[in-house]
This record gives sequence, C-alpha cells and structure tokens, in this order.
Amino acid sequence: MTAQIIDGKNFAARIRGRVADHVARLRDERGVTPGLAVVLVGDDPASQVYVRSKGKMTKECGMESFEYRLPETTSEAELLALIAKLNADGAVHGILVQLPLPAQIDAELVINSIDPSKDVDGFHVSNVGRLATGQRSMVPCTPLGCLLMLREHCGSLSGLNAVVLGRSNIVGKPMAQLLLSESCTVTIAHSRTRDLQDVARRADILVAAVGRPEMVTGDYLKAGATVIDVGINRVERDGKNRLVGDCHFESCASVAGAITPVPGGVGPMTIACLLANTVTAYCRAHDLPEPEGLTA
Ligand SMILES: Nc1nc(=O)c2c([nH]1)NC[C@@H]1CN(c3ccc(C(=O)N[C@@H](CCC(=O)O)C(=O)O)cc3)C=[N+]21
Repeated sequence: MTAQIIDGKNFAARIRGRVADHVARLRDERGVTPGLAVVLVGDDPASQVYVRSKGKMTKECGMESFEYRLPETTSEAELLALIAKLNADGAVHGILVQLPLPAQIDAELVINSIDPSKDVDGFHVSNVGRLATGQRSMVPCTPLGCLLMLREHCGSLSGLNAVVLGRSNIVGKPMAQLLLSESCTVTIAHSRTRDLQDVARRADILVAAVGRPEMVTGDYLKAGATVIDVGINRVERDGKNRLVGDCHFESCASVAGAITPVPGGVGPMTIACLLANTVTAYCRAHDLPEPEGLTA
C-alpha cells in the first residue's frame, strides 16, 4: 500500500472544534445559541443510530438539539404541519428531515416546504438552483465534507480532472457543482457510462458515490489520484456484518496517492458539516459574519 490515508474522523473532530468555538463566541458575545431540529419518521435502526449521533454531537458543540421521532404511519399532512411549526420557531435555525421517508409521504414536497434558509441539508430546490448558479446557498453536507477534505489535501483544485461516479441529487450532482466552482474539469459518470474504467482513469480526483460495495478497484485509477469514497455499504464477510465503501480499499490504496477509508472517512465529515451548516444558517439569518473554512 502506498496511498496516504485521508483521516476523515480526525478532520471531522477538528471541524466540530471550530464549530464549538464559533458557538461559544455567539453565546459569550450575544447570549444566543443556534438550534438544530432533526425529524425521524419511522424506526429504521440505521437511521435511529445516525439521528442519535447527530443529536449528541450537536449538544457537544454547544448547540440546542431538538429531536422529533414520529411513527411510521405519520401522514404527509402531519409532517408538513410539524415543519411549518419549525419554520416559524425562532429557536430553530436548521431543520433536517431524515431520508428516506415512508411511501405515503412525498419527500420532494416535504423538503420543499422547509424554509430554504433553515435547510441545512441543502436539498430544497431553491438551494439546489442557487448552488448551480453560483449564488450563496446551503450546501449538502456529504459533498461539502468531501470538498473540505479535498481542499485540505490538494490545496488548489483548479484545472484538475475530477470524475464523480454517481448522479444522485444528494451527492453526485451537488459534488459536481462544487468541483466545477473550484475550476475542476468535471465528468459525471454513472451506470450507463461507456468505458467507465477509461473515464475513471483520467481522474486526478475520483469521488465514488454509486452505492455498490467495492465496485471501484485499483485498475479504475490513475497512479497518484486522490480518491474520496462516499459509499457506506453493509455487507456480510466471514459471518460478520462489515461496512465497506464503493472502493475496494486494498487495491485502490496501492495505486492512489491518497484515499478516504470507510468507516472513518466521509461519514464523520457529513455530520460535522451538518453542524457547520447550522452555525452558518444562524449567522446568515442574523447578518453576522460566517464561520471561516466551514462553507463552500
Ligand atoms: N436528510 C438526510 N440527511 C443526511 O445527511 C442523511 C440522511 N437524510 N439519511 C441517511 C444518510 C446517511 N448519513 C450518514 C451520516 C454519517 C455516517 C457516519 O458517520 N458513518 C460512520 C460509520 C457509522 C457506522 O459504523 O455505522 C463512518 O463512515 O465512519 C453515515 C451515514 C446521513 N444521511
């Protein structure tokens, strides 16, 4: 193995430290505390783990955490009513509705009912459009976390070839927008892309977000490439439940210049960026200077 490991867990802890510093300053200088509301509908065990972890880290950073756990049978109207209440609540500066939602609820409608200035996931169509047109927006947490790691590791990204594997609204598309605004030459590849390996091998920066366990092997990489593995796949290995990325770690690490591990890479950065976005949302809502180094 030759690649440097990009330690997302450590970097995320540093980001949370900067968030905590900013929150402490807001409290000392202005007597205020940003608040994050997380809404979970249903009882998916993985979602429950994430929501608990988000709440814990929100409090550790000195912010207010509001958790709403609604039954699987919640109607769309009930969820919309809760969001209207949170939109109007002056103590709530960020709102996250955990996805996926049960089938009786139209997720798009729900997301677009969140006040865009409180949309810390950056999924509201207004934030998506603002990101695409280069206007100030809330940026989705996972791509933001990837960007912060890339900036930290590569410095300037200008002129680099970036290949994003995956075209989802929550990772692939916003990731491509962010890399484009860093002046990368951006390719979005996906399951229908022809000669995928050849396309991937042109990448100086490869972001894998396809949701297929260990699909990307070393022969998809240019020597020395920087690899960001967004995949979080639960697989059974030797009778044990294990977490693997979209990249086959061993073979990729022998070709790449640097790579994020799974776990301990993009995942912790996603939560750290959620906290960062909450402080950013607070500052924008109150016309205060934004935290530095925590935004796109
Ligand atoms: N509205 C919404 N926003 C989200 O941001 C959102 C969501 N819905 N639904 C579910 C996905 C998933 N997600 C993760 C966040 C952190 C880790 C994370 O910290 N993972 C650890 C490992 C955790 C473990 O061991 O299971 C790691 O990669 O090191 C994983 C997954 C946010 N999501």
